[in-house]
Amino acid sequence: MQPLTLPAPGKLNLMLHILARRADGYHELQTLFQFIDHGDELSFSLRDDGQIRLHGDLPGVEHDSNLIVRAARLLQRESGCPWGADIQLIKRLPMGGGIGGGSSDAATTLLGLDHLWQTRLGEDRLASIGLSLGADVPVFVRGRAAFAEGVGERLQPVELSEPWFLVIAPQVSVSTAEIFSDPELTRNTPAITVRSLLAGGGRNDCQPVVERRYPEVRNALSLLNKFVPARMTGTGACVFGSFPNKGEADTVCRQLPADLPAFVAQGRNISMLHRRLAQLAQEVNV
Ligand SMILES: C[C@@](CO)(OP(=O)(O)O)[C@H](O)COP(=O)(O)OP(=O)(O)OC[C@H]1O[C@@H](n2ccc(N)nc2=O)[C@H](O)[C@@H]1O
Ligand SMILES: Nc1ncnc2c1ncn2[C@@H]1O[C@H](COP(=O)(O)OP(=O)(O)O)[C@@H](O)[C@H]1O
Repeated sequence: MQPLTLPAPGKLNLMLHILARRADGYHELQTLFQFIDHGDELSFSLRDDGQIRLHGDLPGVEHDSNLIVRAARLLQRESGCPWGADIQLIKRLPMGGGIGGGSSDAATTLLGLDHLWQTRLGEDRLASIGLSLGADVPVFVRGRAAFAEGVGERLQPVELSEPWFLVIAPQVSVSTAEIFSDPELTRNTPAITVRSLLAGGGRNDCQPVVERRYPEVRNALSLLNKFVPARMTGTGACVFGSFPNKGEADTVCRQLPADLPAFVAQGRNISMLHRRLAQLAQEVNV
C-alpha cells in the first residue's frame, strides 16, 4: 500500500498582542493566524505491531520527544487504536522560527493517523488532544485562518486577503518560554475586537524583547524594512513582509544577502493540509 503523504504548512502571526499573565504562568493573548503554502511533509504507513517509528532525525530532538511521536502516541491512547505507524518526515520549516513547524507536524500527525487508522475522533476531539501538546496545535487541526484569544485556543475563523510573503529565517532558534519569561515583555495591551483589527493595525508585543536579545533578528528586520514594513512572527526568529504578487516578493528576495535563508510563500486562509484531505475524501467518494 502507498504511504499517505500529507503537508504540514507553516503559519504566520500577522499580529500578536499580550494582554495579561495568568496565574498558571501562561499568557492571555490575541493573535491573527494565517497559513502559508510552504511547509514540512509527512508520510504515514500502517504497522500492525502498534509501534510508532519516526524516520528523519531532527537536530537536538530525541525520537520520543518529537511532537510527531508524542501526537501519534496520544492519539493511540485516546482512541484505543491497536495499530502503529512508520512516519517519514521531510523538514523544510526553520525550527524555533515562530512559524509553527512542530505544532503543524503534530496536527498533521493527528489528522493523518485519524484518517489512516480510521479512528474518526472528529475535529473537536483532535483539537483538544492537540492543545495538550502545544498552544498552537488547534489552529493547525482546524485549518482555517483565525483570530485567536485565550492562550491561542479560542479561535474565530477570518477571511483575510492572501498576499505573498517574503519570510527571512535568521539562523537562530528562539525559545518561546524564554521570551514569555522576560521581565521586559509588556503584558498589558488592551483587548481589541476582531473587527477593529481587520480594519488595519496591530503589532507583535514580543518583537522588542526578541530584537534586544537577538541581533540577528534585529538585522533581518532592518534589512526587510528597507523594502516593505517588516514584522516578526510569533516569538521569532522569522520576520516577514507582504507583497501584492509573487514577482515583487521574488525581486526583493534576490536582493537579500546570499547567506541569509529566506523564502517566498503565499498566505492561505485554508491550510494545504485541509485542501489535501478534502481531495482525498472526494477521491474516495468518486
Ligand atoms: C505565542 C506563540 C504564537 O504563535 O508563539 P510561537 O511558538 O508561534 O513563536 C504560540 O502560541 C506559542 O505556542 P507553542 O509554541 O505551542 O507554545 P507552548 O509549547 O504551548 O508553550 C511554550 C511556553 O511558552 C509560554 N507560553 C506559551 C503560550 C502562551 N499563551 N503563554 C505562555 O506563557 C509558557 O512558558 C510555555 O511553557
Ligand atoms: N516535529 C518537530 N518539528 C520542530 N520542532 C520540534 C518538533 N518536535 C519537537 N520540536 C521542538 O519544538 C521546538 C519548537 O519548534 P517549532 O515549532 O519549530 O518552533 P516555533 O513554535 O517557534 O515555530 C523545537 O526547537 C524543538 O526542540
